[in-house]
Amino acid sequence: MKSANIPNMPPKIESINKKPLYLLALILLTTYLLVSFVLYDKIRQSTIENKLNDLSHHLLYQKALRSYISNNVKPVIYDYMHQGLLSSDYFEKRVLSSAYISEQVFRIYQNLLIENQLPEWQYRIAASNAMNPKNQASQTELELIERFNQEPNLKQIQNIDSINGKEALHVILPLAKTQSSCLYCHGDPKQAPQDLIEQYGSERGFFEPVGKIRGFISYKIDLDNALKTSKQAFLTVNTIILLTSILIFVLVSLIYNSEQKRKLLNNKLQRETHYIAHHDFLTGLKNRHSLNLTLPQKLIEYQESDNKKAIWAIMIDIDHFKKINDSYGHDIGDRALQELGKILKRVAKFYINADVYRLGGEEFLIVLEGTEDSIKQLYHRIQELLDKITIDQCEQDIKVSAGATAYRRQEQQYDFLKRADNALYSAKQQGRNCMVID
Ligand SMILES: Nc1nc2c(ncn2[C@@H]2O[C@H](COP(=O)(O)OP(=O)(O)OP(=O)(O)O)[C@@H](O)[C@H]2O)c(=O)[nH]1
Repeated sequence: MKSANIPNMPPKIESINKKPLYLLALILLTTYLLVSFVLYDKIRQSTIENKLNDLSHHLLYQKALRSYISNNVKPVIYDYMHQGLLSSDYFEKRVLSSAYISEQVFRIYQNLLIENQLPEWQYRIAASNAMNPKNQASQTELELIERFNQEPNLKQIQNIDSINGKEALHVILPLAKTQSSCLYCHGDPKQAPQDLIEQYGSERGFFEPVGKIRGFISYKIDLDNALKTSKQAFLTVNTIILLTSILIFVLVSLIYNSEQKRKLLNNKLQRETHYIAHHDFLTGLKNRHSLNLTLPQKLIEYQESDNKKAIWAIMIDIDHFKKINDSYGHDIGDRALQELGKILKRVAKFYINADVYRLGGEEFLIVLEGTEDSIKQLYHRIQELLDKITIDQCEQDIKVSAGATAYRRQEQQYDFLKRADNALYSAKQQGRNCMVID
């Protein structure tokens, strides 16, 4: 059994719980970072796709041009050769070499880009057995050509590289497989046009196997400038998202903090109201309402326990208190009540499960566990302490009468307290400043 706790006291809210705000900040920050990351990636991807589109268009123009040469220029030249208007050894790279034509078209295109102040592209053609030594593939390029041969479905390789230290998209496209018609110039040098041999010699570019990929062309396309524009768009959108997130956080924090402050104040008021309802304002002791709430439970617990010690009710009342009021005023009377309250609390604290109440006026009650001897000691201790106190402007000694009784199992609370009250009445009858034990 414990000293009585008043029920339904709202738990104290110590301070504003900031955890939901930290959580919100974390969610907003994570969302912001995630959105930024996804947005940047999308913008970058779309820039790369735009550049790939530009390249597709360029390649289509190239293809159209080569197609025109194959279908319109070459037949005329072969016809001239057939008619004997041109030698059968005639070879002019400007009209007959696809590699040369592609490169020249690209050079013109590159010059146009520069003239128009557009970002520069770079072009390279590489072959495993190049006729022109500057087009001979390096070791790394040879490995790429081998890879295109090994993986027939690989239509292009792309990666991020650089042009003059600036970020560039690097796209590598395999040449078409060597066909038998290509062997006119790339087969046996003895059967190749004499002009071709004179221009390139008979060492390189011959005996090409049909069906193999001989090389690739690669383009480096400026990304840096295109990304600069995209990055600016990204930064604008990103700043808007960041500012919106901060605004949301500030607004939610303001609403949340004011709501929490309202809760804190409400909790304080509830606790104060609860305290006032259950305590005596003057002495701070528990009041009669509190007694009625807690004593029944205490008595039930006592009856259910096998506690050997008795529960005692000790009614205490100041003797001739009216005189103090009448002689020295109510303020002095109040001081006397407060001093007695302090003494009762101080003394009761040495007893098991002791509770001190002010029931009204100058009537006090102590409920505690103990023996008859301990109750007598308690009363004497109260008398001793009262003898020691002095209250300014009060010449009357503060004396108290007391009536004590032990709880009888199965007894009603009313009867228990009534007997204590009767004992107090007897003490008053016996001349006061004494305790009667029932
Ligand atoms: N100062 C003050 N006086 C109070 C308070 N409550 C009750 N009283 C006074 O307490 C006095 C009680 O007087 P009585 O019931 O006649 O008791 P008494 O004068 O102590 O006489 P006995 O109990 O027979 O010794 C009255 O004068 C009440 O006005 C209070 O809160 N403060």
